[in-house]
Amino acid sequence: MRKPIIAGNWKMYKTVDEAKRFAEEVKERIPSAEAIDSVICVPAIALDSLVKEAAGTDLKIGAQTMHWEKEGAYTGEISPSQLNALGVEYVIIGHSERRAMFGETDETVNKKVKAAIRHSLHPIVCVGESIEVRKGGQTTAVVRSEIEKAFHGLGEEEASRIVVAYEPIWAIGTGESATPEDADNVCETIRNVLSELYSETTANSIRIQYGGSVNEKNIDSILAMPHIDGALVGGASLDPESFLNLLGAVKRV
Ligand SMILES: O=C(CO)COP(=O)(O)O
Repeated sequence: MRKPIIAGNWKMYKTVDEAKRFAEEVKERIPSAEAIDSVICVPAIALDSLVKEAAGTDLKIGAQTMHWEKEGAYTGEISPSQLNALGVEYVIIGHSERRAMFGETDETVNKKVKAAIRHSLHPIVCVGESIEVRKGGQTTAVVRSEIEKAFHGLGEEEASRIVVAYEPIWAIGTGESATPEDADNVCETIRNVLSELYSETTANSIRIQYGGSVNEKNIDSILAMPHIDGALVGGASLDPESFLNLLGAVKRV
């Protein structure tokens, strides 16, 4: 079956020293990587220190975005080979904050997903609808289109290495999580689209996370849903005890 994956997305929080303190505090208490993938996606400035801090433990480190080119004149950007050189294993691609504020499009998401796969990074690809889209009954159409475009040109084996994060935009940072049933319905739709694009076997091998106001209180009911294989967590991943409790949910459900 699919191994659960819980990833923290720290966004633009924590200095390098604060990030190191967090890793020191949690690293020996991370559940075995045989049972769950435990990831924190940290600000770029902290990647190097945290990869070193987490070396030899079950804590994995991810970036929050990257460029698709290996190198070049792209001021301010970070490349997949630079992430490789640091020992970073995961990278979030297409987060709604980057789509809304930093010009990320379905096309750049697809280029980045392909680059991540080429460089043996695990992409966590974010999709999800706005409140207007949801109210207009267009959630399925929008999520389907985002998935089709993100996976465009990828083969079965490549596709199976991608983690999808379903993050309804209206649930991010609002304290208003989707109900487990609503979240599961959209995750099932995503799996059906993947099944159409590839095969049922491949669709069943791809892990789908839910993200949007996940916390210690609601994670058990979210993880209990059949099409949800983990969570992408913002605010509740910043505190060491809270993060460890979120990882612990995998054993409880
Ligand atoms: O955007 C998110 C994770 O990528 C979700 O953020 P919150 O958990 O703070 O709602």
